[in-house]
Amino acid sequence: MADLPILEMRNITKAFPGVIANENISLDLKKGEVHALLGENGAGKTTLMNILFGIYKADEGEIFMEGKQISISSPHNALKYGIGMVQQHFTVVPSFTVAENIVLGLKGMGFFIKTKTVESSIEKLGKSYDLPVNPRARVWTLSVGEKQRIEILKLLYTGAKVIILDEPTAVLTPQETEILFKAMRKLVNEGSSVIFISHKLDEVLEISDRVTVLRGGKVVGTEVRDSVDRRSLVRMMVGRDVLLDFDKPKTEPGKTVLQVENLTVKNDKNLEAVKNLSLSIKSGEILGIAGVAGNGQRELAEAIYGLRKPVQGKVVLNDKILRHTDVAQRIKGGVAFIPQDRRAVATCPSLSITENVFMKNSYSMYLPQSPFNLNTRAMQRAAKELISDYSISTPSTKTQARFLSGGNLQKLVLARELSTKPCLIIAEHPTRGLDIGAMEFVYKTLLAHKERGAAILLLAGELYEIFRLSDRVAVIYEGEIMGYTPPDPSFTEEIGFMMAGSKRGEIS
Ligand SMILES: Nc1ncnc2c1ncn2[C@@H]1O[C@H](COP(=O)(O)OP(=O)(O)OP(=O)(O)O)[C@@H](O)[C@H]1O
Repeated sequence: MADLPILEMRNITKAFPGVIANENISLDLKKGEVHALLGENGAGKTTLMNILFGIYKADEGEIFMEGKQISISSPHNALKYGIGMVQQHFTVVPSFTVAENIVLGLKGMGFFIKTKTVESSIEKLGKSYDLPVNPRARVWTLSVGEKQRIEILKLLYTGAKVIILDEPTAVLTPQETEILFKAMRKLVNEGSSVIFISHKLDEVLEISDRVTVLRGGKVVGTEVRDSVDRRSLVRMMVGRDVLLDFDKPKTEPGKTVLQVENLTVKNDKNLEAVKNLSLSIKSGEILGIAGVAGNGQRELAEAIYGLRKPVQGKVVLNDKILRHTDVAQRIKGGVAFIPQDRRAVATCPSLSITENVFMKNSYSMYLPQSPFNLNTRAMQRAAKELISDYSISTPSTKTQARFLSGGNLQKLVLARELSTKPCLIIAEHPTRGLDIGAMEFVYKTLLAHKERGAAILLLAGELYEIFRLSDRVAVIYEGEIMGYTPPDPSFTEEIGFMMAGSKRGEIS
């Protein structure tokens, strides 16, 4: 790893109405390094990278590429300098093929693309970086990990030397993460440089050469990998120790709240994603569903919440059979839902924080005199309380949800769903994208709801999260439950076998 910085950002400042997202930030990137960018939700990581990729213009500060000052006016312009970014939300076109997506918008392609030549060079490029793709596949048929691969290959195809990955592993399975890390190692060994944003400290420690920590829009410090550990990074980020190690409250499960009977649900490709599945959860109990992403978890959650019509089966809430696709009935019945897609399913990006918080509520409590007059003041007061309880970093209750950072948007969803007193909580990846302090808060909140008597269905990608929170663990594979285990790490290997399709007898 040579010492010459390939890229330098000097004294970058960027303000949005009511918030200084970046304050006098300096960051340098060496040739052939993975440089991690860490920080709490809203610390300013994405903003800084959006400036580097030409999405935003800094109010102050300079950028140097190999010693020369450059001015980046757009993502297209950034790519010309060899700077590319894979954002948290992919920009691929689902109905196009992989090859079409990769060459889309590239200059010099003209109207007549030499399809065969492009396809074969993409295939070769993929193989050479251990990122195999089928260039002829339509993007909508691909997994999230494969879509991300296309975004990375697109950058490599354009010759990017500085690659920014904004929380790339948040949506990946452990296997896909391994594939990505292998490709990252190959990239840096061949002289590229990677800026890696992640909240997962173990990953940061595994893959990075250096780490820069931001807090409240400022740099706390830049350290080489070997001089830091999990604890020191947490202290730099949060300013205190976060242990994520607390006892589960001991509750005696009460009466059955949710009963799912012989549910079969199809996915968007019209294939059976959930097959004849039955489960039940009692009051005061957390059932954790472990499984590799894409094994029917999403379809199961959506069918229980009424967003997806099952082909067969019953969903029973507190002894009452629910009508399929009747979400209003679930809301009235006290069901909370934290979906995995916080931008497209969980929130309305162009509505304010207040409106997003109250969109599921009965507005009646905020109607003072006439049904046409919402008591917006009372709503804003209540929204303010939630912003403070859930530490949502935002300038105001009137800010549109789309301006929140990824983690803060997730906190907004949690605030809305958990602040009522739901009898059933369906939580899909509730801590995805959250910083470690926020994660601690969510764990404690979910456990408090369990103690209060809520039944909780937890669908999480990380086993440690399932072990910490659940009372029972069910393992799902291809839409079927392979077996149950107690929430104990000593069952990890057995769970691994079940996640790969082996069955086990129910033991709890
Ligand atoms: N376009 C925008 N308009 C207004 N405010 C914005 C905009 N983009 C970001 N912000 C604000 O700037 C601050 C920093 O946000 P940023 O997205 O950079 O944080 P982050 O460190 O990436 O957080 P996370 O880990 O949650 O993704 C936040 O308070 C956010 O609300």
